[in-house]
Amino acid sequence: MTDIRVKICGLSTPQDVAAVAAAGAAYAGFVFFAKSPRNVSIEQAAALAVEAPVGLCKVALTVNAGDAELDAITRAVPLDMLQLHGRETPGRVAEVRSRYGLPVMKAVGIADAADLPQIALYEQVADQLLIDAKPPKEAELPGGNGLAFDWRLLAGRKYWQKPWMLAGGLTPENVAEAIRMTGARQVDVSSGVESAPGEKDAGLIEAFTRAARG
Ligand SMILES: O=C(O)c1ccccc1NCC(=O)[C@H](O)[C@H](O)COP(=O)(O)O
Repeated sequence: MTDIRVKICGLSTPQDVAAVAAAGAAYAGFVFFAKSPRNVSIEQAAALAVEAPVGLCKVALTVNAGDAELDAITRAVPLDMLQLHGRETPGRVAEVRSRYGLPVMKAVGIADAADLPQIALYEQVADQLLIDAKPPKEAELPGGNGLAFDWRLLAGRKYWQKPWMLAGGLTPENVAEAIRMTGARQVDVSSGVESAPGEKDAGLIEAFTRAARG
């Protein structure tokens, strides 16, 4: 067993939280984005978060959220981290970090080598980075699309100082290869552990976590 840390994103039922905890994942993500099949209300997320065992990092994922939305979420939901998954500027990331006193993970979308400098930029202000596939132009969702990017873009790169997580199109079948190619120590998945959009599958969560951790 390796020390790879796994994030399962888009939980919406108590069974999901139990499956994530039983599988030994490190992070549980709650999506606050109305168009997502994984969207949860603040009340739902609060109820799920209190079910989470101590040590499971509870992450709220928002997209271009303003202070009012973040105030409401952070007031009601016991959280350990905020994930910013929109077009938040480095300045906004810094503002959110200082306003809420929670670690912030900024998602950076990668399609080709021209996107890589964004990582170094956001690393200056975020606590962690989520290196995800850039969504296609016509996509409804900025993440959770089950699409991978070319992992060779990250191969052998050692110059990021902050912790980072690999995401995008990972599955129980490909996660070990993705880790091998990129050197990721943390991985994130959503669609790859679902039986239908928004429906997490406990067997796939277990299989993904086992495959990632070796
Ligand atoms: O998952 C969503 O529905 C979602 C909606 C809006 C913004 C981001 C979203 N997901 C972000 C994540 O952290 C996903 O886990 C990540 O993009 C990987 O998704 P997948 O390729 O489906 O494994």
